[in-house]
Amino acid sequence: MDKLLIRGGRALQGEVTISGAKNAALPELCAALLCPEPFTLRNVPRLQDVATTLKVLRHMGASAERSPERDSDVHIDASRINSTEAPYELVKTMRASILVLGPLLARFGTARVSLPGGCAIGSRPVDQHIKGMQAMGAEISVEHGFINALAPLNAAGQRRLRGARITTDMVTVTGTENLMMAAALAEGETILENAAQEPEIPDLAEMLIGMGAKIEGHGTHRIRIQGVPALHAPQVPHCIIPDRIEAGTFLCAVAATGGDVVLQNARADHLDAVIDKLHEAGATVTSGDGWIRVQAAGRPKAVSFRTSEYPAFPTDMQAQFMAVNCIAEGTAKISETIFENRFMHVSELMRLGAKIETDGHMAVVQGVPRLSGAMVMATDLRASASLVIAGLVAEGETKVDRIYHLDRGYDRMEAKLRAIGADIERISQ
Ligand SMILES: CC(=O)N[C@H]1[C@@H](OP(=O)(O)OP(=O)(O)OC[C@H]2O[C@@H](n3ccc(=O)[nH]c3=O)[C@H](O)[C@@H]2O)O[C@H](CO)[C@@H](O)[C@@H]1O
Ligand SMILES: C=C(OP(=O)(O)O)C(=O)O
Repeated sequence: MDKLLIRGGRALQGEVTISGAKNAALPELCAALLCPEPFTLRNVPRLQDVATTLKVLRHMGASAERSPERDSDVHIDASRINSTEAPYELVKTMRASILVLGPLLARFGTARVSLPGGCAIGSRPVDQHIKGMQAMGAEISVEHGFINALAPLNAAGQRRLRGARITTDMVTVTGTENLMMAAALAEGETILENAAQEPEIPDLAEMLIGMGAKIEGHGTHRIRIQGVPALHAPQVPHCIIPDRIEAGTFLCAVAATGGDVVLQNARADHLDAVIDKLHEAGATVTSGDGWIRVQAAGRPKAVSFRTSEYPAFPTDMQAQFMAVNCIAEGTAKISETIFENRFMHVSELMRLGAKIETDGHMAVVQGVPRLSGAMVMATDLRASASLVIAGLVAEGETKVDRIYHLDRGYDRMEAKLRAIGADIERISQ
């Protein structure tokens, strides 16, 4: 099993290109199921979750391949779908596979999708996805670990979802995406109240609009969708937005190690809450059209924060910012409000010498002047990133085990870090 070997203590210097956003790529690849014409998606990151999504699409009879000419383009043809089932073997490795439910049900009137199940960061139910599709007339049963869904028959005897007014119990990102995709091909109007506003949602909406969908209000808490009978390939290929969490991870790495790094293909306007906290920590962050520069020297200052829905501080940056706080001057309080079990990096950071106490959804981090390298184990995607950041600062060698979690969501992270001066390599022992 691969590990990362890091020799810490080097400042980072240079330029990194940020990849397309994982959390936009996954719904946008699933949206291909809505469309009977072949099309191309641009700026698709090279990471394991994308590979798994391409497998799910192929399992259903679609062709989904990277372009031989341009690696970040994916060509998808979902004109000949021969299965509307997402099997357990594929779904179990990636929760986002629930995103095929809305498109399958909307276009084919039927879907059978394995329940994604719980995962390391919390129980993560999908009841709001199901509730929303039921409101659109779907009959849904959950049996033997599968969601079986059937759209209602219309007057012409076709199985088509019906537009509905849906208010989710909480703000859910993939729930909003699934319902928006389902509503794009439903009969009549759907209004999604309490919709998520994360930048990946307007990006998906823009892609769907390019395919002929009628959507308004994306990026706000109320999204209005007028269903259309069919979607088509966009005239101009959709280009996925830059990954704000990958960008935020590199910003935190520099805030922790010190240095001067420019991120290319990055959007500061998607990272306001994180950049504010980096300023508080003492880093200098400047930005322009498509780039962000971070400069840092000496120990950061401890910064308290609370995770919440966009545009507040993202839960997906909590672990990485905690790593910065581990070596900061002062004490920081961190409150995690989105997932009930997202502090699993704490015990591993403590193996590197961090001083952290947790109580329910709160963590108190007392900064220490130095961390010391050790063997540590990744437990989930962003936990892995926090251990890499801590390893870059720690004295001596850190080995991060179980980096398959990291590979799920980062595009060649160690190569990008090496290019800006980190001493990091992938080893297989
Ligand atoms: C692929 C993707 O985009 N993943 C992101 C998405 O996950 P995901 O879409 O799974 O997260 P949600 O926004 O749905 O979850 C928010 C909260 O609502 C709860 N909930 C959600 C749906 C539901 O039907 N019932 C329910 O109880 C969840 O357990 C969680 O406590 O948003 C999260 C919150 O920003 C991010 O951490 C993930 O990186
Ligand atoms: C939790 C995350 O992803 P997922 O929803 O795919 O598990 C993440 O990207 O940090």
